[in-house]
Order: sequence, then structure tokens, then C-alpha cells
Amino acid sequence: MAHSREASKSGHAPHANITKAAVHHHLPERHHVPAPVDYDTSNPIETRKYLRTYGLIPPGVDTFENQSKRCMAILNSRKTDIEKYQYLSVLRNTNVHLFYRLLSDNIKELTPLIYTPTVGEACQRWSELYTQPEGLYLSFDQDKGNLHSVIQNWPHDVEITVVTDGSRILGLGDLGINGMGIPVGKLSLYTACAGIHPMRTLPLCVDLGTSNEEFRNDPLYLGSRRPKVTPEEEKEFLDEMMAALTERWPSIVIQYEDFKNPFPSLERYQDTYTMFNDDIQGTGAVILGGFINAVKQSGVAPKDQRAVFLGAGSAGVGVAKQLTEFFIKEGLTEEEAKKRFWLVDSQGMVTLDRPGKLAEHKVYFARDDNNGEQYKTLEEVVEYVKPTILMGLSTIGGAFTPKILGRMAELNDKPVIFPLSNPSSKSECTFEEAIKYTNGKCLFASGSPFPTLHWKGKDLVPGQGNNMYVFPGIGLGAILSKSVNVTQNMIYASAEALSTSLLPQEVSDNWLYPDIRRIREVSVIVTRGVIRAAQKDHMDRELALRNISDEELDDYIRTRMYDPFTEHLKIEREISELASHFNAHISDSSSTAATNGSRRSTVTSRPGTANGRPRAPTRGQNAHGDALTAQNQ
Ligand SMILES: NC(=O)c1ccc[n+]([C@@H]2O[C@H](COP(=O)([O-])OP(=O)(O)OC[C@H]3O[C@@H](n4cnc5c(N)ncnc54)[C@H](O)[C@@H]3O)[C@@H](O)[C@H]2O)c1
Ligand SMILES: O=C(O)C[C@H](O)C(=O)O
Ligand SMILES: [Mg+2]
Repeated sequence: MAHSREASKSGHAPHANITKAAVHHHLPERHHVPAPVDYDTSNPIETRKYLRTYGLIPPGVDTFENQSKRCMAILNSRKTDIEKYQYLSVLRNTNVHLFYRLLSDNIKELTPLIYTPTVGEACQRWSELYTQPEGLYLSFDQDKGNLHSVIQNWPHDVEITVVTDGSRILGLGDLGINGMGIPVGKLSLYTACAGIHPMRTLPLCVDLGTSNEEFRNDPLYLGSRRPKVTPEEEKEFLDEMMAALTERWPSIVIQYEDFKNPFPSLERYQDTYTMFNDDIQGTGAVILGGFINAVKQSGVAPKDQRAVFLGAGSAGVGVAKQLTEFFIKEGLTEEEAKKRFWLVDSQGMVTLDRPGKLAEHKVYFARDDNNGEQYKTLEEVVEYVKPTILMGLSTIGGAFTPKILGRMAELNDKPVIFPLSNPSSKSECTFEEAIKYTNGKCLFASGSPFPTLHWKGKDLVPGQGNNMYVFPGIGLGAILSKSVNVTQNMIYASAEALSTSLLPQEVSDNWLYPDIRRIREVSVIVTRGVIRAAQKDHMDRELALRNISDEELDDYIRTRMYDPFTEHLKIEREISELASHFNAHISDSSSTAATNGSRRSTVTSRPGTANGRPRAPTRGQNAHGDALTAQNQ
């Protein structure tokens, strides 16, 4: 991540010319209650005095490095992953900038602890482990008809929200309000990967009841105990929610996440609000991004690709649609492109003539060329199709058996094996299994992370095909371009941009995705692609970005990104501005006092102004300005 190493070394920037005595004795009483972050042990003494936390923190001033060492040592002393998750949650809630400094310096190591796979267990046990508020809950039973006023309770301005009803959390089923861990985790990545300011993010969980009977009967469960509302009731509730969110924050970007049936809301809102569905669209984009690179490596032309998908839900269909669009761009007709796919669900291969009603979202890819044959198992389908690609979005851990993997290796020089279900326990196979049973031939990406594998004298690094590579850039692109909607072209552009983000070394090492440690730079590239597509679609309202070069746009994106390593400079600037303002007062007052005994009353400053210009209010500033006036008089 790009951050000021100079600042990080010392823990704070070189100070403005301000004497300790001036700060200590002349700063006014501040009336705000210090926020948890104000107790940061890297805060210089002057900052502590300004924030009124002086004396409430041990006297030594920490460097960022020391803080990081201490946190990592504490983290490593926690035995289980869920204990580590809990420690990191507390850190995020008590010192958000330190949390993000730690995360950005250790993104590869910490992401699995705040996101998949650990977030899966955190959600399963959310009510059992609950300690602190971390988002907004809207309840069907208690709040319907009143969402507008509940939303007013959120204390900050919001640029982006991730909303779930908890009904399909990863591959773990309906977890009701326990699903809140997912918006919390996704938004942490928005901040870490795309630099959305943590205070501008809103984790949102709607309580529409749950089909999870075990939870409904669990005394510790913190959601309503009603069964899931009907689709019609859900629609009315979401209509009200979308209107209320947008009324309070007109430019809010809304990401739908982990809904059991997300198709109706995407269709209903995508042309009306700035929203997208991460499981359908984000997943489609991230897999397309890796797939573009896999096609280059496999050497198999799009017209010869044969893709078998285990899982025909929101993610399966989302990915298949995105790949279809790619095949069309590569010269196939739509009919030819969609014929490259064979989807398999819990009842077997998806065909038009199989018994029972086919869910609407499966009809597009349903096969009509099966001659009345129905293929029940994945093994049968693989034998029938002879695929080049095997995708797993089924929630069935281990479904890619050694036999199936071995067969893929017999059929192909470089089979594409993407077990994408989350968390790790639901992955259709592990990296080790994929390598072992294809004899090291496969092009691999999984939804959850797997460790590097030592194989025949080489270190093999698995790709991670997780939507975390694109949703941060999609969201940031929509925010910065002030896009009216999130269009299909913007989603597609995120995939193309991702596919170009690999370094030459990563390409020559046959990686499909860039190193996760470069995620912030990758997000800049994805964001740029999304903004350019928004402009082409005339969705953008930030027109000034249209006429700048890509280089300038990248710089603009970087400067708009929250940087936890420089955040403290804001408050230090506030202090030094105040000090120079105060010193100017003194010299002004004393020189005028010499000539005119009583000019003092005319030099009192208006609260919230600097150099006579209005200034955006920042934390404590009004109280500060008022008090300064009072003290000077
Ligand atoms: N890697 C990523 O970025 C990413 C993104 C989104 C979703 N996912 C994962 O993909 C999985 C599916 O998500 P979804 O939103 O599509 O869920 P979903 O509930 O909409 O779909 C699940 C699909 O799997 C099928 N299925 C269930 N049991 C099966 C079986 N025994 N054999 C064959 N098919 C079976 C279902 O019929 C359904 O078609 C989840 O584990 C989720 O975590 C991963
Ligand atoms: O949450 C993730 O890790 C990816 C994806 O959105 C999922 O639902 O599995
Ligand atoms: Mg999801």
C-alpha cells in the first residue's frame, strides 16, 4: 500500500512550530468526548493535550512499528482463528487507524482472519459472541414503515453500504441476523483495499426472519424469531429501505450481499439506484478477470472451451453470464457462446426437459441438446461433456473428487479448475488435491485462500478467485464518478482491468490473479476502468474526470483514498492551524492594544473559520472555536 514511510517511521509527522507550553496552557476546554481512536499510543504529546487524553495513555509515544509489533504478538498469542478475529474486531472498534495500518502491512496474513474463511465461523456464532455494535440492523417486525427514522440514528455520513438479509451466508446457509459479519468484513476490505474512509461505510443487516430453526430456538439468537417473510413482503421492505437510504444519503452506493435469491432485487433496483449485487456481478467479474488470463495460458480458443459448472445459483449463473459476454466479445454469436456452458445443480444437469419447474435464472443456460438424457452426477456430466473448465459454486466441499480431477487431467493439457465455494470447508477441492490429482497440470483458483504448496521442487502459489479483487474498485469507481447506476459495462470493465493488473513477473509465473499484497494498486486500476466505463455510459456526474488522462485519473484516485498512515496528520494540522491562529491573535491583540486599548473584541474568530474562509467542520472544531473566543475575551 502506498503510504508515507516517513510518517510511519516516527509515528507522526514533523511538527509545526508550536510550543508545548502554548498547547498545554492556552488551548481551550474541549467539550467533545474523546473517541476511542484518540487514545492511540502513537499520538504525540501535543495531540493528547489537544484531545484531552493526556495522562490517560502511558507517557511513552509509540512508533507505528512498535504498535504493529505489539498487536501482532498479541494476535499470535491467541490460539484459535476465531479468537484472533475477536481481537481484530476489538482493535477496529477501539483504534480504527491502527487496525487499518496493521491490515495494510499484513494484508495477506490478516485477510483470512477478518474475511473468508474465519468470518464464516464468526457469523455462525455472531449472537453467541456478540460484544459490540458494528452496523445498523433494520427489522421487518419492528421497523417496517419507519425505516427512514431508524436510519437517522446512524451517526455518520455514508458513501457506501453493504446489505445482507443473512439468508445465504457463504456456503453456510441461512444465518439470519448473524450474517452481519459479512457486511462488516466486506466493508473492512473496502477500506483496506480501496481506501474508502472507515467512517463513510455502513454495514447493514435486514432482519426479515430466518428459515434457520436452530437459531429461532436458540435463546442467545439476537434476531427476530419469525420465519422468513414472503417474497412480496421482502420486496416492500427493500423498496422502503432503498428509498430511505437514498433520501438520507443521495449518492450512496448500495452493495447487495449474500441474499438467497438476489435476482429480483437486482432487476428491480439496478436502473433506479446506484447499486450492484456482489455475488452475481462481482463474482462474475472476478472470475472473468482470472479466466481471461487462464485462456491465454491454456491455449484453448473460446470456441473450443467447454465449461461445466457445479452450482447454478446466483454465483454460478453470474459467472456463466460474464464469461458468455467475454466469448461474444471474442467473436462467438450469443447462441454459440451460451452453448459453451453446462450447469449442474442439486438435481443434476440443468436441461429444459428435466422434470419439475426450472427456476427462472437457470432457463437461459438450460440445455436443449441432451436427447432426453438426464445426467445426475457430476461424474456423469464430466464424462458426457468432456470439459476444459470445471467451476465450483455449489457449497459442496470435496465435490471435485480425485477421480473427477484425474479425468480432467486426462482430457486436457491445462484443465481450468476453479473450486470457488466459501468458506474453505465448502471448497469443492483443496489446492493440494487439485495439484496432486491433475499431476500439477491445472490452472487453479479458489474462493477461499489456500497455502503455497511445495510440489516437485517448486513452490506453487494458488490463485484466489474471490470478489474481493473487484468489489472495492467497483464501489470506489461508482463513488468517485458519482455514477447514477452501476451498469453492466462498469462490471465488465472491472474484470478487464483486473486481468491487466498483473506484473510481468506474475504473468511469467503463470499467475491468474495479482499478488494480494498489491491490492491497493490493483484497486486503483480497477477503479479507473470502472470510472471510464461509467463515462462511456454517461452515468457519471463528476464531469471533471472526463477530460483528464489515465495517469491523472490514477493520481486522483490515490489522493482520494483513505490512508491510515497519514490520518493523524489531519489532527496535527488542526492543532498547528489553531496555534498559528492563536499566535496571530496574541500579536495582533498586543500590537493593537498598544495603540488602541480595546480592539480585542473585534478580533475574536468565528467558530469554524480559518483566514476568514469557512472551513468544513471537523471533530471538536465548533466546540474548539467557541471556547477560543470565550477564552480570549
Ligand atoms: N469466490 C467467490 O468470490 C464467491 C462469490 C460468490 C459466491 N461464492 C460461493 O459460491 C457458493 C454458492 O453461492 P450462490 O450465491 O450461488 O448460492 P446459491 O444458493 O444461489 O446456489 C447454490 C447452487 O448450488 C447447487 N447445489 C447445492 N447442492 C448441490 C449438490 N449437492 N450438487 C450440485 N449442486 C448443488 C444449488 O442447486 C444451487 O444451484 C457459496 O459457497 C458462496 O460462498 C463464492
Ligand atoms: O464472501 C466471500 O468471500 C465471497 C462471496 O461474496 C461469497 O458469498 O462467498
Ligand atoms: Mg457473497
